[in-house]
Amino acid sequence: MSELWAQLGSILATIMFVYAIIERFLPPSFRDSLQIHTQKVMNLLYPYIQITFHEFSGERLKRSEAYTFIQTYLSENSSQLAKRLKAEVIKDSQNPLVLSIDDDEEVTDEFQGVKLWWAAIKIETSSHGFSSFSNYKRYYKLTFHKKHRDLITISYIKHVLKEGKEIALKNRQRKLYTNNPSSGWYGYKQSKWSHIVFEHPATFETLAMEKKKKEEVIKDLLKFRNGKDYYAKIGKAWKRGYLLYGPPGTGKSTMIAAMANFMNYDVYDLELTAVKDNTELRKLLIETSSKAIIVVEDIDCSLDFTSQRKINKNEKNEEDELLMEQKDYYQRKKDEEESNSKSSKVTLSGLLNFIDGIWSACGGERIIIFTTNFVEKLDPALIRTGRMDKHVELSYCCFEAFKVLVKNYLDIDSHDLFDEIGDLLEVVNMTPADVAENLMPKSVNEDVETSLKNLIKALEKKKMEKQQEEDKDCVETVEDVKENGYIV
Ligand SMILES: Nc1ncnc2c1ncn2[C@@H]1O[C@H](COP(=O)(O)OP(=O)(O)OP(=O)(O)O)[C@@H](O)[C@H]1O
Ligand SMILES: [Mg+2]
Repeated sequence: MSELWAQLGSILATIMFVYAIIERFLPPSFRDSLQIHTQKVMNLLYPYIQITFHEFSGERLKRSEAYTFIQTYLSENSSQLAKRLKAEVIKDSQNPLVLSIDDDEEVTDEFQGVKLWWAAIKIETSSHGFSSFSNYKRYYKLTFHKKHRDLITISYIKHVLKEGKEIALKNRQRKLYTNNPSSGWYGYKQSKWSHIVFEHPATFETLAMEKKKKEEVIKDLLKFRNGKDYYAKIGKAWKRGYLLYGPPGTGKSTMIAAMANFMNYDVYDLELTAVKDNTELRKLLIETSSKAIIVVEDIDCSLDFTSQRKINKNEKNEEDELLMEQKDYYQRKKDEEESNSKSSKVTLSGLLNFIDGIWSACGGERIIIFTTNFVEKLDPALIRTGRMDKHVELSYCCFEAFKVLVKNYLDIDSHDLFDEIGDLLEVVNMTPADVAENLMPKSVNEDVETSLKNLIKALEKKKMEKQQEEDKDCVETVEDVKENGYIV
């Protein structure tokens, strides 16, 4: 053994000696060609290629997306094989504790039968003289045999980035955004949207509506989600508009939550009354991410906002006239300016541009939903196909919807009282919200039958009220005929 070490020592000494001679006495041109040849020999002896992916890249030292996606991919696929793992608590993630391979650890991966090696590398770079902290650079190093060069560079890396992105999207915590008034858009902590974690539990299973209608919406959403190439082929921006309409309490907002959960999208709840003008509206749109649902609730109220404001102003005018006269000119001017700055000047055309103008194509994979209680009040331009592609009516509770609610609230599929309830629902208009409220047990001791009887009682009461209303109308008609000889 000692002989072997002695031999190794003398070989190393010889190499260093020859290297020193070359450095000192050989001309630079000869040295360069020697280096090239040495590299060639090295390449023959070491048939592997290495690719590095640095954590920070770009001009503004932005964390590289590729690095993040590789980290996610390796955490999911190869972290079981690693002996040393790094634990990180990540904000805005469904699984906040994320395990990834530790620095200077190596794991293997396989792709189409080809073996590759990933190493997480951390190197110390220069430290600041005035600080005791060191700077570190991190990167992932991918090593593979050179005969698989095309497979790895063309297919494997694409596969890793795509899968990493998908896993990151799946694990992320979805958010519910709302727009800030423009006074908060600038300066420190500037942001156009505020957000909280989106945690609405509604799903299509718990949504009470006719089965056929529900399936239609689900199919439509699925087609949209998988339609990236199709939209590109037909030259249309990858977005879809939904109009949900129906009386209050029929599940419009619930359906939006179910859609967001189904699609795994963020929700941007756009409060139009807080948007000053069309330019602001466009700025807000640009700041939304893809994979998002943009919602404008009660669109009829939002669009009428400006005229509504004017009506209120006119009503108030007479009362305030006396007071106003007492105010001096400058004070009045100031008040006027203030009220103007508060009012929204978003116009119908601005909103239409928001939905399908050229700016609306930025980002992609977005759903825009309008809700209203009065579909007939909306401007036809707003809801024409292409803008609002799919109109969904959410209506009063039918028997099918009742069966979903009763399963949600009482966990039963059938009961002797179902027939009676079905008959009543055919003649009485009750919203799913009211049906749900009646089904909800009012105390811990209340059993299924009591809850169902409560609902029957409420339905019968409504039926009676409806009957009385009809009778009253009938009496009025008879009186009109008696009085005028015709129906008014
Ligand atoms: N179709 C439904 N399926 C399941 N639950 C429903 C449904 N409709 C209403 N609900 C229940 O009633 C409540 C109110 O419903 P929701 O807020 O979705 O009504 P809406 O149609 O948006 O009403 P509005 O027009 O007043 O905004 C919900 O929290 C939900 O519990
Ligand atoms: Mg609602």
